Amino acid sequence: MNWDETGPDTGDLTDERLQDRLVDAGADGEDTAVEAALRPKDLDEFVGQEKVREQLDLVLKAARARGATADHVLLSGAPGLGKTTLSMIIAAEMNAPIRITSGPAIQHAGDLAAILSSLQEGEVLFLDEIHRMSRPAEEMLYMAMEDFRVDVIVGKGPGATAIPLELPPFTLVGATTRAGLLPPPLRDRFGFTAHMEFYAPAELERVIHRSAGLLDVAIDPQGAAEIAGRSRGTPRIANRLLRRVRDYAQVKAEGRIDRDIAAAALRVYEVDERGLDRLDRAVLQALLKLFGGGPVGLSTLAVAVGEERETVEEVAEPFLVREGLLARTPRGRVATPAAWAHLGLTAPQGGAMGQQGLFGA
Ligand SMILES: Nc1ncnc2c1ncn2[C@@H]1O[C@H](COP(=O)(O)OP(=O)(O)OP(=O)(O)O)[C@@H](O)[C@H]1O
Ligand SMILES: [Mg+2]
Repeated sequence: MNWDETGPDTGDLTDERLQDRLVDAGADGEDTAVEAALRPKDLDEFVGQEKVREQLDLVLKAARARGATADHVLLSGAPGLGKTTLSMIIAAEMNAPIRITSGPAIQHAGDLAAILSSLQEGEVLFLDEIHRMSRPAEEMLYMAMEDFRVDVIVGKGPGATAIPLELPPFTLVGATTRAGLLPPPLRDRFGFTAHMEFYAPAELERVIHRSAGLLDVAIDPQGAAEIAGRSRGTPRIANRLLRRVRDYAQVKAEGRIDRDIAAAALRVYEVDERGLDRLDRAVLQALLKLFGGGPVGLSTLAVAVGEERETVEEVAEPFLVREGLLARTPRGRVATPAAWAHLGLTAPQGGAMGQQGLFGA
């Protein structure tokens, strides 16, 4: 018997199921297909991120005025906030072609050398997931970014020689969801770093109105607000929820979206007013109802909801923590007063299991 095949392998199962989560910020197949159509094409169309837009506008305008290639730009931020979109906008604003690749696609320094040496002057090289590049490629990139030069190594061992190769000036746009993982020498070589923040509900409403226009869907302001509030600060999720609500409206309401239709549709998909889905609510419910709000250990909590530890920790908790519904403390997971309120439950009086001690009166 092959133990490898009989071991607990629910991880994969879980992953597959979770990829279908409506409120996951990562791109699924359908997103990839429609995102191209929904992407803003220039800075004016790009909603929100006022500071980033203002700063980037200056960087690009100044480069254009000098007739120079723009400085290298690092875009950091959570999935679905617009990094890929912004890289395309940078190229469009500079009237430059764009080449798109990603850290994991560059295994060897030679792969990078091949890309770099084929760039045209002024071209934008978009390197997605730049934190996942191999070390040798990363080191080659340092020199390319700084001196527009690479050393191509020919041969092996003691006889190997480095042949310097001049590169045309180009703009590297790096994107990462984990800026903290970038080695400082790489981070320092970017002339401009943009941190993308989660979007305010009003900004997401604008994203939704814009997308609805492109998708030719009729939606009123209350309908857009209803969807925006459930979109977890993320345009990709807003666009995805809009498409699901549109389906519902087509079947039930002649295609028109208002507040009631949006709310009814998202009830069907089990996305609540705050953007929590079934898994998120299961975690909170277990924490509140079974453990009186905690503290409770992660493993115990995971067993209680019938999920893997990792699923609870990596899939459900980050958003719950961000929303101030759950706290990770040294003694275990603890529900905040907001969690009780959100599920319509009353927190036990008298500091049950440390509530008062942890959050004050
Ligand atoms: N500021 C914005 N205004 C309007 N639409 C936006 C904005 N930012 C993102 N979007 C939309 O959200 C979707 C996802 O954006 P994008 O692909 O750029 O995210 P990303 O940050 O690259 O995500 P990932 O980390 O998964 O690569 C796109 O369809 C895009 O149209
Ligand atoms: Mg992207």
